[in-house]
Amino acid sequence: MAPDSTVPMCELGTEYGTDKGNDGDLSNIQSNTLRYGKYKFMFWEFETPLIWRNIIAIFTLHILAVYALTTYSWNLGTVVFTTRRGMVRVPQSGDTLYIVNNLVSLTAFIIGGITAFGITGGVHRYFTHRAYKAKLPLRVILLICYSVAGQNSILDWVRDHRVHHKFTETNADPHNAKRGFFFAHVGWLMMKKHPDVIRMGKALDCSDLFEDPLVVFHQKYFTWIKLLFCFILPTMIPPLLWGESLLVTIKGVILVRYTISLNCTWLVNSAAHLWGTKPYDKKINPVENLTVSILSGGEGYHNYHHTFPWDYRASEMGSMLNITTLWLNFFEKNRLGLRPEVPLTGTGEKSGDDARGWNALQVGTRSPL
Ligand SMILES: CCCCCCCCCCCCCCCCCC(=O)SCCNC(=O)CCNC(=O)[C@H](O)C(C)(C)COP(=O)(O)OP(=O)(O)OC[C@H]1O[C@@H](n2cnc3c(N)ncnc32)[C@H](O)[C@@H]1OP(=O)(O)O
Repeated sequence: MAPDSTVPMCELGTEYGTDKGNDGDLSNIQSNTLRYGKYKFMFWEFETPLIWRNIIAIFTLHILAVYALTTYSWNLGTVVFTTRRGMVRVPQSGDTLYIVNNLVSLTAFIIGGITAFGITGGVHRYFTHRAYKAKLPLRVILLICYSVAGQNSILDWVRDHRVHHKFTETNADPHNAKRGFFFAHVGWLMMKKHPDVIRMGKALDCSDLFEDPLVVFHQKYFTWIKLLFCFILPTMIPPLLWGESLLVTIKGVILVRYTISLNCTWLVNSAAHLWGTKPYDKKINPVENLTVSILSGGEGYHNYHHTFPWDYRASEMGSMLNITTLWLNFFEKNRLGLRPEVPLTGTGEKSGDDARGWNALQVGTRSPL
C-alpha cells in the first residue's frame, strides 16, 4: 500500500521516534473492526490471523527453558572465587583462587550482557533514535552485539519501534499496551499485525536505514547472521574452550540465556507501559519502572524515554542502573568513536505527576556527559 501522503513523515536528521507523534491521521487508525483470514482472535477487539508457527516456537522455547532451568545447576557463585580448600571468602594475598563451577553460567551471563548492550545501545538508542553518532568501528560492534540477541532484523526492529513511538497505544502501535500485558509482552509476535501498523509504518521515513550499508548487509544476510551469532558461536565456546558438554552448554548458553534476554526486552513493552510512575508526562502510558530498568540494562525509565526519546541516556537519573549509558560514556571518554548529542530541550510546561519531571523540563539543553 502506498504511504498515506496526509501522514507527517519522520524526517531524516531530526528526532527519530519522537513522541511528538500521535499527530498523524488518527481518524482511520482507531477503527477496530477488521475481519480477515481463517484464524481469528477477537480478545483485543480486532480480528487477525494467528501465526501458529510463532506460537509453537515461542511456547516450545519457554518450555525447554523451564526444563533447562530446573535440570541444570545454576551456580550463582560463578563469580565468587574460593581458596584451594573450597572456602568462599574475600581473596587475600597468597590465596590460590579457583572459580567455583560453573563457567557456563558465567558465559551465559556475559553473553546476556553483550545482548543487552546490542539491543539498548545499538538497535534502540543508535539505530532507532539516532540519539548519538558512532563511527564505523563502534557501529560494527553494535551490529555484532545486537546480532547475538537473536531478535528481528535491524530494519524490522527499528521500523516497528519508530511506529511504536509515533503512535504509542493506538492500533498503529505494534504492541499496543492498551490490549493488556500479554499482547504487549509477546502476544503481538504470535499474530499478524494490525493493518494500521503496516500502513503508518510505511509512511515513516526510514531512508537512513536503507542508506546505511551495515543495516542493508544485516537485512540481506539476516538469517545467517542470527544463526551464527545467537546460536552457533555461543554453543561452540564452552566445548572448545574447556571441554564442556554440549547438553549443558545448550541449556545454559542458549535456552536459558536467550529466553531470559527476550523476556527482559519484552518487559519494556509490557511492564514499563503498565506499572510505574509518570514524573515527566502523565498524559502518556509509558512509566518509570525500576525493576525493568535493572533487568533491561537501563531501559525502564520509560516515561522519561517517551518524553525525551532523542536522549542517548534514555533516563535522567539512575545511571548506576543504566549500564548501557555507562558503556556509552566509556566509549565517549576513550574516544572510541562515540559522539553523543543530547539536545535535552524542555518545554517548560509541567506535565508530569511529581517534581522530578518539572526539574528535567527546567534544565533545557544540557551537556551529555
Ligand atoms: C536483556 C536485554 C534487554 C534489552 C531491552 C531493550 C529494550 C529496548 C526498548 C524496547 C523495545 C522493545 C522491542 C521489542 C522487539 C522484540 C523483537 C523480538 O522479540 S524478535 C523475536 C523473534 N521474532 C519473532 O518471534 C517474530 C518475527 N515476526 C513475525 O513473525 C511477524 O512479523 C509477525 C507474525 C509478528 C507479524 O506478521 P505480519 O503482520 O504478516 O507482518 P510481517 O512482519 O510478516 O510483514 C508483512 C509486511 O508488512 C510490512 N511491515 C511489517 N511491519 C511493518 C512496520 N512496522 N512498518 C512498515 N511495514 C511493516 C513488512 O515489510 C512486510 O511488507 P512486504 O515485505 O510484504 O512488502
